[in-house]
Amino acid sequence: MGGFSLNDLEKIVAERAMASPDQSWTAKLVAAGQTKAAKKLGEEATETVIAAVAQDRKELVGESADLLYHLLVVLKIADIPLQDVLDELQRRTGQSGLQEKASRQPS
Ligand SMILES: N=c1c2ncn([C@@H]3O[C@H](COP(=O)(O)OP(=O)(O)OP(=O)(O)O)[C@@H](O)[C@H]3O)c2ncn1[C@@H]1O[C@H](COP(=O)(O)O)[C@@H](O)[C@H]1O
Repeated sequence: MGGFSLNDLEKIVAERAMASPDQSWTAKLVAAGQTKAAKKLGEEATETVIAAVAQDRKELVGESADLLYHLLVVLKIADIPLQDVLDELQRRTGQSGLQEKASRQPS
């Protein structure tokens, strides 16, 4: 089961976005628009949190997959390539999260 990446899933999402909403959940979400897609993303995030707190490994894997898929749909609707997110993560690799937090203005 190796070799499958988020880049591969991003391509599938882009292809399925053009399918008929009757035949594709991706196309259905894209047709419904960002408010609906983002709401779905929020639901999946909540379900992922619940699985993590419950220490349910199987649920956490499943909900994490739902979460990442729905994030890719939201990025697609926003016309943001996954690469932009990966570039931002790469940019952050030089600095620890704690350093970054300390460098921010106190709120
Ligand atoms: N990875 C996913 C994926 N993960 C979750 N889902 C769908 O997301 C939907 C919402 O998930 P929920 O767990 O909330 O299900 P639900 O409770 O029935 O949702 P509601 O109807 O109540 O809103 C379900 O229909 C899931 O099938 C996904 N749908 C598609 N993909 C990928 O996208 C590809 C194309 O799918 P289609 O666009 O449907 O052709 C698939 O082959 C997969 O690779």
